[in-house]
Amino acid sequence: MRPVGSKYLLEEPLGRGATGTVWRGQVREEHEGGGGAVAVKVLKEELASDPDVVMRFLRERSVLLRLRHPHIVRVRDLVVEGDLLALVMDLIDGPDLHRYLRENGPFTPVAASLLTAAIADALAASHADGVVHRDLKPANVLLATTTGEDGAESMHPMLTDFGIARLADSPGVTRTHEFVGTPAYVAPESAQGKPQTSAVDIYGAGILLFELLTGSPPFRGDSAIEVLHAHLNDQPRRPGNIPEPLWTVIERCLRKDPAQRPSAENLARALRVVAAGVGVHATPSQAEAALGVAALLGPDADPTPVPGTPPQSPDADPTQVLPSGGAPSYDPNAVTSVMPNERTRVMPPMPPGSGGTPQQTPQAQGPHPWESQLSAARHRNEQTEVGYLAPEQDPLRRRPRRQPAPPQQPQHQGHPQRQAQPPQYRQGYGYPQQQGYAPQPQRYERPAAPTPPAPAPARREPRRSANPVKIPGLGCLKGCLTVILVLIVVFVVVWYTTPLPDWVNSTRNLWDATSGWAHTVWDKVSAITGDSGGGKG
Ligand SMILES: Nc1ncnc2c1ncn2[C@@H]1O[C@H](COP(=O)(O)OP(=O)(O)OP(=O)(O)O)[C@@H](O)[C@H]1O
Repeated sequence: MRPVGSKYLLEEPLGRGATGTVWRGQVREEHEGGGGAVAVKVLKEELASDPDVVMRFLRERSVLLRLRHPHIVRVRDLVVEGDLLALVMDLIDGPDLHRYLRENGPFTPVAASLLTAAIADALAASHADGVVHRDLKPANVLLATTTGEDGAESMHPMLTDFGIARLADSPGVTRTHEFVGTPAYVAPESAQGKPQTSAVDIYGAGILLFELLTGSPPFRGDSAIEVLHAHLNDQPRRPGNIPEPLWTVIERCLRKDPAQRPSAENLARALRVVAAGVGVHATPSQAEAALGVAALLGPDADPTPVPGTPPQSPDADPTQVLPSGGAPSYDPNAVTSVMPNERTRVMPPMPPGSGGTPQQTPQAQGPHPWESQLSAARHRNEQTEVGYLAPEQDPLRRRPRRQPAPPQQPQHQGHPQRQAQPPQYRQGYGYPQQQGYAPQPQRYERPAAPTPPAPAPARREPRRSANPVKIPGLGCLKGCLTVILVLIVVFVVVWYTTPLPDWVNSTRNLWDATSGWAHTVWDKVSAITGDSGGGKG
């Protein structure tokens, strides 16, 4: 067994995530609670060796330790020892929701509503304490299995990994190593690198609820970029098995504009009203209350800001945020014209009516990791010059560094109607369930520095053609004339600088003599042939 700090011993690894490995451990005998079981999350070396993360770790120690709620996994201790950072938590005996969903299939609407309501309770408590989770997803919900006095088993959802996203979101880590986040659950404002509030957790709860009901999250794609584009631009489609009141809740949580999402407290309340109204035992008044659930889901008037990101001014009209420096030709209807500055303009515009108007000035600490990825993807689409984006600059060509995904379980395909129901949520519900599959979350390694792609090399001026009208054979004629001119010059030079004229004169004499001789011969031949010809005739 490996010691961690002076107080704990690590027994065996329980699982590995993007930020570290979780071990089953125990408290050393000589300490209070000795022999007791704990879970120890040992953060990755990259995180532990980042001074910024260590600072946050220490600074947030008190926040994480004081976070107590029946649906939050309690952090007992934080260990900082040399290069090792570890969180000591209560050990939860049970699977995480991601695994449970994969193995058992989707939940009934009532069970999904009650489970999400418990998570919303945990979020409401943490938001009230100023802590935003920022990485809400089924893998971060553990299902504690307890056996009651009557011997009946019940499951209790416990939210874990509070503050981890915040620890890992250190500028040093996110700019030089890898971005911590899960594309399928990321809120549009996080994808765009905009300031975040507790509304990101509400968005995550909406995605989680959708996944509990259908088996897979609403926005999917072949790559992280595609998923992010879907978060930004697509509206979720209502599957047939989701009752109307529950869809109203999901739709409110998944609003693109964070200012339109409800608070965690109201979400929990609304989900309980829905659970009571859509079950088979619902009274008419409960069913009616469920149908009017929208009234409970007004926008959160006081969202909790995420430290390090400027909060959105409640008075600010989101559509009135102008580019830094002002834009005289501002058009309130043109979504792209209200992008706060050059940096956010690389993001794809949201469709009109999506409510996804950009609102705040972006973080002053440089491009957000997702933004770099999206911008790189856009550049890749636009490029016409080969070699515009070096492979080492292309985040999508890096291999994910996450541990290999566990083998996919084929049982969903074999049991499309199977539904998962934690024991205490067993309530009948008549809606057919669609088969589903929870995709593995992805994490992508980022390039060493989020430098924008190198600018395209300047285009070369095309050479001017000597034959712009393209007359056929003109090039050949030019060549011939040049050769003739050269020959004339050579001839003139040779004529005047060599004894060639004398030789020609002598040659002419020779020619005269030769031609005179030839004439004589010809005359004689003519005379002979003429005579004989006359004789025959
Ligand atoms: N307190 C705990 N008690 C028991 N098991 C735990 C506890 N915390 C985490 N685990 C288990 O350890 C495994 C790894 O957890 P971890 O939180 O690192 O994974 P992850 O959520 O996929 O990754 P990350 O949160 O870093 O994105 C999971 O399978 C989870 O079920």
